[in-house]
Amino acid sequence: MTRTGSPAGVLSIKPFRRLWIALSLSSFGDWLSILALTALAGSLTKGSAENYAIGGVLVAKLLPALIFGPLAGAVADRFDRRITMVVADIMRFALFLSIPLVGRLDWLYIATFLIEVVTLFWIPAKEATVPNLVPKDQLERANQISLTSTYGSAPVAAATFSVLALISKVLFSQPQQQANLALYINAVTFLVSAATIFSLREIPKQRGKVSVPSILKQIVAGWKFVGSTPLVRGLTIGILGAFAAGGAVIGIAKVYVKQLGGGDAAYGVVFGMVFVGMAAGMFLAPRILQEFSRRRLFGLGIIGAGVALALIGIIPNLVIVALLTALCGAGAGIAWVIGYTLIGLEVEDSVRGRTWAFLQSLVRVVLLLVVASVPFIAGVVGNHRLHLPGKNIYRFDGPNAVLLIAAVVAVIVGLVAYRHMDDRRGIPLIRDFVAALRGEHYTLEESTREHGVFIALEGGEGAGKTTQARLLSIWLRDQGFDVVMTREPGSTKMGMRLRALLLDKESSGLSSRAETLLYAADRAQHVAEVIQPALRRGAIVVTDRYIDSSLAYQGSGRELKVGEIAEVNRWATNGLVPDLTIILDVPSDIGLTRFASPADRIESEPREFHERVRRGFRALADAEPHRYLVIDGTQSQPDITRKIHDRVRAILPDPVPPSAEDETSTMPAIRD
Ligand SMILES: Nc1ncnc2c1ncn2[C@@H]1O[C@H](COP(=O)(O)OP(=O)(O)O)[C@@H](O)[C@H]1O
Ligand SMILES: Cc1cn([C@H]2C[C@H](O)[C@@H](COP(=O)(O)OP(=O)(O)O)O2)c(=O)[nH]c1=O
Repeated sequence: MTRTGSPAGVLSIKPFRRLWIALSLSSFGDWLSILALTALAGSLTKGSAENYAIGGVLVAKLLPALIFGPLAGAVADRFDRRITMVVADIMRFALFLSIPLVGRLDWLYIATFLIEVVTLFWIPAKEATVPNLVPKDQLERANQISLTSTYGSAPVAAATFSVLALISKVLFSQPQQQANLALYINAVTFLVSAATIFSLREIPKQRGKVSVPSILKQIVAGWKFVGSTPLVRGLTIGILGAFAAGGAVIGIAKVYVKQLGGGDAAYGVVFGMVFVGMAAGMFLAPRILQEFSRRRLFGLGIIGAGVALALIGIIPNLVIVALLTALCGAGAGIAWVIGYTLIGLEVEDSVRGRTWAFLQSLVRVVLLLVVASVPFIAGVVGNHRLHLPGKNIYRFDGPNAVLLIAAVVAVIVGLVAYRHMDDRRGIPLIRDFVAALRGEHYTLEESTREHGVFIALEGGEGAGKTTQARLLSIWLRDQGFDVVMTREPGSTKMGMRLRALLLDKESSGLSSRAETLLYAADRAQHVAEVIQPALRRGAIVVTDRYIDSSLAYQGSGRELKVGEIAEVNRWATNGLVPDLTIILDVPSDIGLTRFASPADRIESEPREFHERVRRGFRALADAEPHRYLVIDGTQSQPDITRKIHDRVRAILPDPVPPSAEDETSTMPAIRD
């Protein structure tokens, strides 16, 4: 789906980087505060009241979402998001500071409650802002990074808390003061976050308050919206189900680990495996399954997590359980990152804040209900012993039942989400999946593609593409291959007319989008009439320019969104992607001076345009190195040719078909 940059590449977008710093600080503060507040609440009470005191903190944290969740989203959509975030951070700073200063349990609850209220306004404002700072095709990467810092900061906060506890143990004698130190530090993280966001002037101002309906109406519209769009409905069901299952696991994990004979350390490992799995799922799956439908993957991730959960509940072995936990986390991580991304991509800017707030409040309700009911369910089920043959005893207790119920919920919810969201109906899942694992985009057409090889030459003006395409074709023909050499635009009858339109300097008023579509139209005809038939009969197709030219020229050059152009072209070409793309990389001032003929419409664009195009090509190659060969085009022509031969040789099929071998029943003739 995306083709640009490594995850860290998104961080080169300065406004996003700043927002990410603010987000990481806030998440770190959030986790630290859970530990510090529960510890402080515990130390402010005595004996068995302690459990209730800790429970009280959790309730104070969850409750605001029930009351203010939707309201917060409407505010994020309506007011200046930057100001909302800055004000929220300053308030959180003041509130956190007040907790240790006041030092009373009742104020701790009130302040915690207020902090959560404020956080509710902060989160949707931030979620709705990210898609405004990051180009669409990099949104998935941006979300991977945001999620990693949201959850990755948990272990960091836990470690920090332990260190702080140690330090303050030396400095202070009272346990209260130990938690206080964490709270002071926590307060400061929010102040820094406020300053960072304040400097972020790139966050667009909201469109004023002129014709905006009342907040209540906006909320109602937001809820209606969620119910009426199959995509968001699928996402909502999926996310809620995943959280219900996750909540059940959180509620029961400690007891279950104990039942399996593990102590606190084992519990720590199992807990850690969830994060390891989540991180792996979030980063690896979108990379490995680059060509796979994100909407399908969302449901599959949840189903996968459910299956892992069922196995966890059945197999009474700590090591296996720990490994399965990572698997379960991976499924959840996949679903999470895709859910985030899809909402960012497909939900309109004007209602995104509300969609988030809606989800966020529902998630909390679900968590609250599940965490509360889990001990109850476990108690009702009780303990059972199954006598297996050979004196073996299988234990089936409350925790097993809870895990199995959670697994069933996850699988059902995953199936429902899959059915609601499937964007490739009619395409068999297994084949689609296997093709994606191989890095191919499966289409029904493509399954009839024979053993042909598809090679594209790309690069800026005068890079030497035509020269090298010709030499490559001659070399391949000499080895006995059926070679079709072609180029874009203008390799079909229809295409020649489009080419004339596109390159004629008279077409000066052509809009960038129209230009993109004309190139795509030429390409569609090219694939249908020339490339696809040649590949089907097993030929090697060498094309001088293909999709990447549109991504670089119309995307990077004309500054349209590369991801959108990729979508248009995927459709136009029925998903046909070259086996190898060779990019001849030449500085634009060298390439442009290699010409004898007068410049055409695109060649006469300014130098900066051609430099953007050059960078665009290189970014495409960086994103999928296995499909690209980038060559410095300023080298001598024979040097370039040699490098191309070396790489192409590796992907060539056997030039003599197996049937020929049968006929002669000898070794295949070696032709060179
Ligand atoms: N490696 C090279 N070094 C110098 N000149 C080259 C090289 N390759 C090609 N040329 C010359 O540059 C000009 C443009 O080459 P061409 O293959 O038509 O580029 P493109 O198709 O990329 O526009 C031609 O005159 C060609 O002879
Ligand atoms: C295929 C394609 C070409 N172009 C531009 C690049 C070139 O300037 C022009 C194609 O002209 P052409 O003469 O074929 O260029 P070259 O000799 O450099 O290969 O069209 C796009 O902008 N988008 C596209 O998708």
